[in-house]
Amino acid sequence: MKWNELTIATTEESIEMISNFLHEMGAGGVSIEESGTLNKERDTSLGQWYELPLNDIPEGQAVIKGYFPEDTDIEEVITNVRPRIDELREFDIEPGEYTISSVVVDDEDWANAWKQYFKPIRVSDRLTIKPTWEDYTPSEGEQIIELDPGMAFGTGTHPTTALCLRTLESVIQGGEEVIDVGTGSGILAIGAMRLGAKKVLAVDLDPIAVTAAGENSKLNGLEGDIQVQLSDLLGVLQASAEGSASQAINVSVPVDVVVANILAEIILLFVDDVYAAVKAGGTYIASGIYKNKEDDVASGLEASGFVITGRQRDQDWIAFVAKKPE
Ligand SMILES: C[S@@+](CC[C@H](N)C(=O)[O-])C[C@H]1O[C@@H](n2cnc3c(N)ncnc32)[C@H](O)[C@@H]1O
Repeated sequence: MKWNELTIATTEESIEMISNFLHEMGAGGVSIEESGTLNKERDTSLGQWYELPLNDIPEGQAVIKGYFPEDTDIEEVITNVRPRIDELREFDIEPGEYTISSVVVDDEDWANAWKQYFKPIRVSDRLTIKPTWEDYTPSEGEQIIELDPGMAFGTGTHPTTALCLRTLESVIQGGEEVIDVGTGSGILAIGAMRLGAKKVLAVDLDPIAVTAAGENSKLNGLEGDIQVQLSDLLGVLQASAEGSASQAINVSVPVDVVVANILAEIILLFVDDVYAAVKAGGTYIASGIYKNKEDDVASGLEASGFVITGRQRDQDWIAFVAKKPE
Protein backbone atom coordinates (compact mmCIF):
# COMPACT_ATOMS: atom_id res chain seq x y z
CA MET A 1 0.00 0.00 0.00
CA LYS A 2 1.15 3.53 -0.71
CA TRP A 3 0.75 6.53 1.58
CA ASN A 4 0.91 10.29 1.27
CA GLU A 5 3.66 11.50 3.57
CA LEU A 6 2.90 15.08 4.60
CA THR A 7 5.94 16.82 6.11
CA ILE A 8 5.67 19.97 8.20
CA ALA A 9 8.90 21.64 9.28
CA THR A 10 8.09 23.88 12.21
CA THR A 11 9.05 24.70 15.79
CA GLU A 12 9.26 22.29 18.74
CA GLU A 13 6.59 24.22 20.62
CA SER A 14 4.06 23.45 17.86
CA ILE A 15 4.57 19.68 17.90
CA GLU A 16 1.68 18.78 20.18
CA MET A 17 -0.97 20.79 18.40
CA ILE A 18 0.12 20.03 14.85
CA SER A 19 0.34 16.29 15.58
CA ASN A 20 -3.22 16.45 16.84
CA PHE A 21 -4.39 18.35 13.77
CA LEU A 22 -2.90 15.65 11.56
CA HIS A 23 -4.61 12.89 13.55
CA GLU A 24 -7.91 14.72 13.36
CA MET A 25 -7.56 15.12 9.61
CA GLY A 26 -7.19 11.38 9.18
CA ALA A 27 -3.46 10.65 9.45
CA GLY A 28 -2.95 6.93 10.03
CA GLY A 29 0.26 7.74 11.89
CA VAL A 30 2.37 10.70 12.88
CA SER A 31 6.11 10.70 13.41
CA ILE A 32 8.21 13.44 14.93
CA GLU A 33 11.85 14.38 14.56
CA GLU A 34 13.24 17.19 16.61
CA SER A 35 16.64 18.50 17.48
CA GLY A 36 18.30 16.56 20.26
CA THR A 37 15.65 13.81 20.36
CA LEU A 38 18.39 11.46 21.51
CA ASN A 39 18.63 13.30 24.81
CA LYS A 40 14.93 13.38 25.55
CA GLU A 41 13.04 10.95 27.72
CA ARG A 42 10.99 8.81 25.42
CA ASP A 43 8.16 8.10 27.85
CA THR A 44 7.36 11.76 28.28
CA SER A 45 7.43 12.48 24.59
CA LEU A 46 4.44 13.60 22.61
CA GLY A 47 2.98 12.21 19.46
CA GLN A 48 2.73 8.67 18.29
CA TRP A 49 6.42 7.96 18.25
CA TYR A 50 9.69 9.75 17.98
CA GLU A 51 12.38 9.11 15.43
CA LEU A 52 16.01 9.74 15.87
CA PRO A 53 16.93 12.72 13.76
CA LEU A 54 18.20 11.66 10.37
CA ASN A 55 19.28 15.17 9.51
CA ASP A 56 20.56 17.97 11.60
CA ILE A 57 17.51 19.75 12.87
CA PRO A 58 18.28 23.19 14.25
CA GLU A 59 17.73 23.79 17.96
CA GLY A 60 14.07 24.48 18.69
CA GLN A 61 12.89 23.12 15.34
CA ALA A 62 10.98 19.93 14.51
CA VAL A 63 9.84 17.91 11.53
CA ILE A 64 6.38 16.36 11.85
CA LYS A 65 5.24 13.76 9.32
CA GLY A 66 1.67 12.62 8.92
CA TYR A 67 0.82 9.51 6.88
CA PHE A 68 -2.45 9.60 4.95
CA PRO A 69 -3.99 6.83 2.83
CA GLU A 70 -3.15 7.16 -0.88
CA ASP A 71 -6.70 8.16 -1.86
CA THR A 72 -6.66 11.19 0.50
CA ASP A 73 -6.97 14.56 -1.21
CA ILE A 74 -3.67 15.77 0.23
CA GLU A 75 -4.01 19.27 -1.25
CA GLU A 76 -7.25 19.64 0.69
CA VAL A 77 -5.49 18.50 3.89
CA ILE A 78 -2.79 21.12 3.28
CA THR A 79 -5.40 23.81 2.65
CA ASN A 80 -7.19 22.90 5.87
CA VAL A 81 -4.12 22.59 8.06
CA ARG A 82 -2.57 25.96 7.18
CA PRO A 83 -5.16 28.19 8.90
CA ARG A 84 -5.08 25.94 11.96
CA ILE A 85 -1.30 26.30 12.22
CA ASP A 86 -1.57 30.07 11.71
CA GLU A 87 -4.19 30.22 14.47
CA LEU A 88 -1.70 28.78 16.98
CA ARG A 89 -0.21 32.27 17.35
CA GLU A 90 -3.43 33.37 19.02
CA PHE A 91 -2.61 30.85 21.77
CA ASP A 92 1.00 32.03 22.13
CA ILE A 93 2.34 29.06 20.21
CA GLU A 94 4.76 30.21 17.50
CA PRO A 95 4.97 27.81 14.55
CA GLY A 96 7.69 29.97 12.92
CA GLU A 97 8.15 30.10 9.18
CA TYR A 98 6.84 26.58 8.75
CA THR A 99 6.93 24.67 5.46
CA ILE A 100 4.61 21.94 4.22
CA SER A 101 5.43 19.36 1.55
CA SER A 102 4.15 15.94 0.53
CA VAL A 103 5.43 12.82 -1.25
CA VAL A 104 3.99 9.35 -1.85
CA VAL A 105 5.84 6.56 0.02
CA ASP A 106 5.54 2.78 0.33
CA ASP A 107 4.01 1.20 3.41
CA GLU A 108 7.24 -0.59 4.29
CA ASP A 109 9.16 2.68 4.43
CA TRP A 110 7.49 3.82 7.60
CA ALA A 111 4.91 1.37 8.92
CA ASN A 112 7.48 -0.69 10.79
CA ALA A 113 10.32 1.76 11.31
CA TRP A 114 8.88 3.16 14.54
CA LYS A 115 8.58 -0.22 16.22
CA GLN A 116 12.19 -0.21 17.35
CA TYR A 117 11.44 2.84 19.52
CA PHE A 118 8.28 1.48 21.13
CA LYS A 119 9.41 -0.34 24.27
CA PRO A 120 7.51 -1.64 27.32
CA ILE A 121 6.38 1.39 29.36
CA ARG A 122 5.29 1.32 33.01
CA VAL A 123 2.61 3.94 32.64
CA SER A 124 1.08 3.86 36.14
CA ASP A 125 1.61 2.00 39.42
CA ARG A 126 -0.06 -1.15 38.12
CA LEU A 127 -0.15 -0.88 34.34
CA THR A 128 2.61 -1.59 31.86
CA ILE A 129 2.14 -1.33 28.12
CA LYS A 130 4.01 -4.02 26.26
CA PRO A 131 4.42 -4.04 22.48
CA THR A 132 3.60 -7.53 21.19
CA TRP A 133 7.05 -7.95 19.67
CA GLU A 134 8.98 -7.25 22.91
CA ASP A 135 9.80 -9.82 25.62
CA TYR A 136 8.92 -8.63 29.10
CA THR A 137 8.50 -10.31 32.47
CA PRO A 138 6.06 -8.46 34.73
CA SER A 139 6.73 -8.12 38.44
CA GLU A 140 4.13 -9.19 40.99
CA GLY A 141 0.92 -7.20 40.74
CA GLU A 142 1.96 -5.55 37.46
CA GLN A 143 -0.78 -5.72 34.84
CA ILE A 144 0.18 -5.95 31.20
CA ILE A 145 -1.56 -4.26 28.29
CA GLU A 146 -0.36 -6.20 25.26
CA LEU A 147 -0.47 -3.88 22.26
CA ASP A 148 0.14 -3.62 18.56
CA PRO A 149 -1.29 -0.17 17.83
CA GLY A 150 -0.71 -0.50 14.10
CA MET A 151 -2.02 2.68 12.60
CA ALA A 152 -4.54 3.52 15.33
CA PHE A 153 -3.79 6.21 17.91
CA GLY A 154 -2.87 4.94 21.34
CA THR A 155 0.60 3.62 22.14
CA GLY A 156 0.44 5.01 25.66
CA THR A 157 3.32 7.41 25.06
CA HIS A 158 1.02 10.38 24.53
CA PRO A 159 0.37 12.28 27.78
CA THR A 160 -3.39 12.28 27.16
CA THR A 161 -3.44 8.46 27.09
CA ALA A 162 -1.17 8.11 30.11
CA LEU A 163 -3.37 10.55 32.06
CA CYS A 164 -6.44 8.43 31.32
CA LEU A 165 -4.74 5.20 32.37
CA ARG A 166 -3.52 6.71 35.64
CA THR A 167 -6.95 8.15 36.34
CA LEU A 168 -8.68 4.87 35.52
CA GLU A 169 -6.36 3.24 38.05
CA SER A 170 -7.73 5.48 40.79
CA VAL A 171 -11.36 5.24 39.66
CA ILE A 172 -11.84 1.53 38.89
CA GLN A 173 -12.49 -0.43 42.07
CA GLY A 174 -13.71 -3.66 40.43
CA GLY A 175 -16.86 -4.75 38.61
CA GLU A 176 -17.58 -1.50 36.74
CA GLU A 177 -19.20 -1.19 33.34
CA VAL A 178 -17.28 1.29 31.21
CA ILE A 179 -17.69 3.09 27.89
CA ASP A 180 -14.47 4.15 26.11
CA VAL A 181 -15.25 6.84 23.52
CA GLY A 182 -12.61 7.19 20.79
CA THR A 183 -10.91 3.94 21.67
CA GLY A 184 -8.14 4.12 19.02
CA SER A 185 -5.93 1.08 19.61
CA GLY A 186 -8.24 -0.04 22.46
CA ILE A 187 -5.59 0.81 25.03
CA LEU A 188 -7.96 2.39 27.60
CA ALA A 189 -10.56 -0.36 27.25
CA ILE A 190 -7.89 -3.00 27.87
CA GLY A 191 -6.43 -0.95 30.72
CA ALA A 192 -9.87 -0.66 32.36
CA MET A 193 -10.34 -4.43 32.15
CA ARG A 194 -6.87 -5.09 33.58
CA LEU A 195 -7.76 -2.83 36.52
CA GLY A 196 -10.88 -4.86 37.29
CA ALA A 197 -13.75 -3.49 35.18
CA LYS A 198 -16.47 -6.00 34.33
CA LYS A 199 -17.18 -4.99 30.74
CA VAL A 200 -16.21 -2.25 28.31
CA LEU A 201 -18.04 -0.88 25.31
CA ALA A 202 -15.34 0.71 23.11
CA VAL A 203 -16.39 2.96 20.23
CA ASP A 204 -14.60 4.82 17.48
CA LEU A 205 -15.57 6.58 14.29
CA ASP A 206 -12.50 5.33 12.45
CA PRO A 207 -12.75 1.80 10.99
CA ILE A 208 -8.95 1.39 11.31
CA ALA A 209 -9.28 1.99 15.06
CA VAL A 210 -12.23 -0.41 15.34
CA THR A 211 -10.18 -3.17 13.70
CA ALA A 212 -7.08 -2.41 15.81
CA ALA A 213 -9.07 -2.28 19.07
CA GLY A 214 -10.76 -5.59 18.22
CA GLU A 215 -7.42 -7.24 17.45
CA ASN A 216 -5.78 -5.85 20.60
CA SER A 217 -8.71 -7.03 22.74
CA LYS A 218 -8.14 -10.53 21.33
CA LEU A 219 -4.39 -10.33 21.93
CA ASN A 220 -5.21 -9.73 25.59
CA GLY A 221 -7.83 -12.50 25.71
CA LEU A 222 -10.53 -9.89 26.37
CA GLU A 223 -12.66 -10.19 23.23
CA GLY A 224 -15.54 -11.56 25.35
CA ASP A 225 -15.49 -8.53 27.68
CA ILE A 226 -14.71 -5.66 25.35
CA GLN A 227 -17.19 -4.94 22.60
CA VAL A 228 -15.81 -2.68 19.88
CA GLN A 229 -18.33 -0.74 17.81
CA LEU A 230 -18.09 1.74 14.96
CA SER A 231 -19.94 4.76 16.28
CA ASP A 232 -19.94 8.54 16.10
CA LEU A 233 -19.42 9.37 19.78
CA LEU A 234 -22.31 7.80 21.75
CA GLY A 235 -24.52 7.37 18.66
CA VAL A 236 -24.51 3.61 19.20
CA LEU A 237 -26.42 4.05 22.48
CA GLN A 238 -29.23 5.86 20.73
CA ALA A 239 -29.30 3.26 17.95
CA SER A 240 -29.44 0.56 20.61
CA ALA A 241 -32.30 2.29 22.47
CA GLU A 242 -34.22 2.63 19.20
CA GLY A 243 -33.59 -1.00 18.29
CA SER A 244 -31.67 -0.08 15.12
CA ALA A 245 -28.18 -1.10 16.31
CA SER A 246 -26.46 -3.89 14.39
CA GLN A 247 -26.00 -5.84 17.63
CA ALA A 248 -27.02 -5.52 21.28
CA ILE A 249 -24.52 -3.54 23.31
CA ASN A 250 -22.69 -5.35 26.10
CA VAL A 251 -23.19 -2.80 28.91
CA SER A 252 -26.31 -1.57 30.73
CA VAL A 253 -26.73 2.16 30.30
CA PRO A 254 -26.28 4.23 32.43
CA VAL A 255 -22.80 2.89 33.15
CA ASP A 256 -20.37 3.43 36.02
CA VAL A 257 -17.59 5.11 34.06
CA VAL A 258 -17.19 6.89 30.71
CA VAL A 259 -13.69 7.69 29.51
CA ALA A 260 -13.02 9.85 26.45
CA ASN A 261 -9.62 10.91 25.21
CA ILE A 262 -10.70 13.24 22.42
CA LEU A 263 -9.92 16.88 21.77
CA ALA A 264 -11.68 19.54 23.87
CA GLU A 265 -13.93 20.69 21.04
CA ILE A 266 -15.40 17.19 20.77
CA ILE A 267 -15.61 16.71 24.54
CA LEU A 268 -17.75 19.86 24.65
CA LEU A 269 -19.95 18.63 21.79
CA PHE A 270 -21.32 15.59 23.58
CA VAL A 271 -21.04 16.37 27.28
CA ASP A 272 -24.85 16.15 27.78
CA ASP A 273 -24.92 12.72 26.10
CA VAL A 274 -22.21 11.53 28.47
CA TYR A 275 -24.14 12.90 31.45
CA ALA A 276 -27.15 10.83 30.36
CA ALA A 277 -24.97 7.74 29.86
CA VAL A 278 -23.40 7.81 33.37
CA LYS A 279 -25.09 6.56 36.55
CA ALA A 280 -25.72 8.93 39.45
CA GLY A 281 -22.48 8.67 41.44
CA GLY A 282 -20.62 7.57 38.30
CA THR A 283 -17.49 9.10 36.81
CA TYR A 284 -16.55 10.78 33.58
CA ILE A 285 -12.84 10.92 32.70
CA ALA A 286 -12.43 13.55 29.99
CA SER A 287 -8.95 13.84 28.49
CA GLY A 288 -7.29 15.24 25.37
CA ILE A 289 -7.64 18.78 26.66
CA TYR A 290 -4.86 21.19 25.83
CA LYS A 291 -4.23 23.89 28.44
CA ASN A 292 -5.82 26.69 26.40
CA LYS A 293 -9.19 24.89 26.54
CA GLU A 294 -9.15 24.00 30.24
CA ASP A 295 -11.63 26.69 31.32
CA ASP A 296 -14.05 26.02 28.45
CA VAL A 297 -14.19 22.32 29.25
CA ALA A 298 -14.58 22.96 32.98
CA SER A 299 -17.55 25.26 32.27
CA GLY A 300 -19.09 22.76 29.84
CA LEU A 301 -18.83 19.89 32.34
CA GLU A 302 -20.37 21.96 35.13
CA ALA A 303 -23.12 23.36 32.91
CA SER A 304 -24.27 19.83 32.10
CA GLY A 305 -24.45 18.93 35.82
CA PHE A 306 -21.10 17.23 36.46
CA VAL A 307 -19.09 18.10 39.57
CA ILE A 308 -15.37 18.29 38.82
CA THR A 309 -13.49 16.27 41.44
CA GLY A 310 -10.03 16.21 39.94
CA ARG A 311 -7.73 17.64 37.29
CA GLN A 312 -4.71 15.55 36.35
CA ARG A 313 -1.93 17.19 34.38
CA ASP A 314 0.91 15.98 32.21
CA GLN A 315 2.94 18.58 30.36
CA ASP A 316 0.41 20.93 28.77
CA TRP A 317 -2.48 18.47 28.84
CA ILE A 318 -5.30 18.09 31.35
CA ALA A 319 -7.64 15.21 32.15
CA PHE A 320 -10.77 16.03 34.14
CA VAL A 321 -12.37 13.66 36.61
CA ALA A 322 -16.03 14.58 36.91
CA LYS A 323 -18.80 12.98 39.01
CA LYS A 324 -22.50 12.86 38.35
CA PRO A 325 -24.14 13.79 41.67
CA GLU A 326 -25.99 11.00 43.57
C1 LIG B 1 -6.59 10.89 20.85
S1 LIG B 1 -7.18 9.40 20.16
C2 LIG B 1 -7.37 8.42 21.64
C3 LIG B 1 -7.06 6.95 21.45
C4 LIG B 1 -7.02 6.15 22.73
N1 LIG B 1 -8.30 6.13 23.39
C5 LIG B 1 -5.96 6.71 23.67
O1 LIG B 1 -6.33 7.21 24.74
O2 LIG B 1 -4.76 6.67 23.33
C6 LIG B 1 -8.83 9.87 19.74
C7 LIG B 1 -9.65 8.79 19.08
O3 LIG B 1 -10.98 9.30 18.95
C8 LIG B 1 -11.52 8.90 17.72
N2 LIG B 1 -12.59 9.83 17.37
C9 LIG B 1 -12.49 11.11 16.92
N3 LIG B 1 -13.70 11.63 16.71
C10 LIG B 1 -14.61 10.65 17.06
C11 LIG B 1 -16.04 10.60 17.05
N4 LIG B 1 -16.78 11.62 16.64
N5 LIG B 1 -16.64 9.45 17.46
C12 LIG B 1 -15.88 8.39 17.87
N6 LIG B 1 -14.53 8.40 17.88
C13 LIG B 1 -13.90 9.51 17.48
C14 LIG B 1 -10.33 8.92 16.76
O4 LIG B 1 -10.59 8.10 15.65
C15 LIG B 1 -9.21 8.41 17.67
O5 LIG B 1 -9.08 7.01 17.57
